[in-house]
Amino acid sequence: MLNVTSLSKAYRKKVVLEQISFSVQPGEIIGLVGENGAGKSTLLNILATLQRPTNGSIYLQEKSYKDEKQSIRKAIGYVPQDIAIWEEFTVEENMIFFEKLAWKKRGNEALRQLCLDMSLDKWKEPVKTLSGGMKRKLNLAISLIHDPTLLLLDEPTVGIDLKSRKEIGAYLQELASAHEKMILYTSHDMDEIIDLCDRIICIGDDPFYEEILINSGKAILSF
Ligand SMILES: Nc1ncnc2c1ncn2[C@@H]1O[C@H](COP(=O)(O)OP(=O)(O)OP(=O)(O)O)[C@@H](O)[C@H]1O
Repeated sequence: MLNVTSLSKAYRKKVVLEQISFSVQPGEIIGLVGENGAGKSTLLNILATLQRPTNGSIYLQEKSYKDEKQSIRKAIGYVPQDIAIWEEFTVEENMIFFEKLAWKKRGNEALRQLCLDMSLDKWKEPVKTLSGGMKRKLNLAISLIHDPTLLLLDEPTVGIDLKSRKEIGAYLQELASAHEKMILYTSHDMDEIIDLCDRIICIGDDPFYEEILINSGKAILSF
């Protein structure tokens, strides 16, 4: 379980997140929505241990972010908005490179299967020859190598075609429900969020989002 309590973040005097509290159960996919600059990436960066909150506490499976950062990092998979892969390497070489850095070891077949699960079949192709959407699929596959418990996905499907998006969504739902993963997911595509997520967190108290989501039948938390 992930527990976030009274989390706040300010950049100098600019308050971005204020008194955010929520929890995520194993098996849940949580959507994070809000206008540009609302603080979604900031929240994911904090949950990924890349930034510190100004106030508040976070626990992952009863481990405190403050005291057990190294061990918590092993349980986190993070896909940032910016693609972070080696352009000169092939897909295979990227997967092998990141597997060597990972906490958990996987054989070549398992690495290849992860790419296929993301609808990416360009195993021997150099990354620089792939489309933007294909690079995002590779980024997603890399984030799953170490079998993380908490998956933080910051607009992971931007530029990915609709068919692949549906396939990836189905894969993430299976990952959450069958393997008890916790997934936090940001997207500006409300249909995707409503389709994929069990609950939705709106950041930035803009009523626009609540109005769109009100008929979705999903539980909504607003901050
Ligand atoms: N390192 C930083 N230093 C100062 N201000 C920052 C920093 N990072 C983010 N901000 C500010 O914090 C606010 C929240 O940014 P953030 O990237 O978290 O928003 P977001 O909801 O992810 O936006 P988007 O939908 O555009 O991705 C913005 O006003 C941004 O300018």
